[in-house]
Amino acid sequence: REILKCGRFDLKLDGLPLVMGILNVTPDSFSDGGRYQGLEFALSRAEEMIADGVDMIDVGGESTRPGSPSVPALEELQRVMPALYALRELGKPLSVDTCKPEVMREAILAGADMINDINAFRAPGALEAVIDSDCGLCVMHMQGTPQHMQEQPVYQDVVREVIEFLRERVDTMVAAGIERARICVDPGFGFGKTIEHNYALLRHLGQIRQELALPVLAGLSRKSMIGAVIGKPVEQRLAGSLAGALASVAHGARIVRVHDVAETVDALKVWRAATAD
Ligand SMILES: Nc1nc2[nH]c(S[C@@H](C(=O)O)c3ccccc3)nc2c(=O)[nH]1
Repeated sequence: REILKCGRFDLKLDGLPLVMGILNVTPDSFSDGGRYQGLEFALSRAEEMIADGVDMIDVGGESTRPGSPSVPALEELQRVMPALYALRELGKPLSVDTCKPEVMREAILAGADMINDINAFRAPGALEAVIDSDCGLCVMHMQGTPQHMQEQPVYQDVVREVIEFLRERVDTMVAAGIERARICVDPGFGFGKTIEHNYALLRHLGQIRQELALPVLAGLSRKSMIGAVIGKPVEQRLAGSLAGALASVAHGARIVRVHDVAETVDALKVWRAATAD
């Protein structure tokens, strides 16, 4: 498929792989944890990513740090909605990273072009919240919950189990009346996986795309699967993350979710020039 339907935008998937820039609007991602500075920060960061060539911006109001408690819907709304209103005039597709139906509903009304749900729209009311819109939907695999997912991830066959989970979620969504053209899938690197599980999934992204016949979104940027291999802390994972992004694309991912937009855009351009037939 060449197009991912995302609200106001039809994302073309047959060109350069798309770069989704990460924009955290959680207090722990600002220096002072303040909301106002947060909005100013969000706007300037978004404009910087756009100048750097980002294709879409993923706005997240709840830190999914392993072991982190869930944030109340109202709190998440208070973080996300001002950012959405400020960013939606920038003319770039906006994705909202949330599991909560209440946040999905408001985000869509405020013009979100995609809902990025690490919980694969399993919360009660999540499907109903997105069904009557045309926003894009990112369906991600997670084993367990952010609170406990990294305690002891176990699979018989991680690739098989992730594919079957995603297939079941997509089939359920399509059966509920959601258009396939709105859906992309994501193996959920770091969400209930060991380092080995993550690399098995990365090596088999092509199989995931093949069996589900859906675009794959990959989010490895600065994650522990990168850190474990290079032995570097999160602020020194740029080179590793670029290699991860290129590996994802080489294995068939069409969207990469990253922190370092300018560097990833450059890396993808060179990769494309080197592989275009
Ligand atoms: N679709 C999609 N959405 C995502 N949201 C995130 S949060 C992640 C991070 O490191 O950004 C993270 C994980 C754990 C703690 C903090 C932050 N990761 C993905 C992903 O891999 N795919």
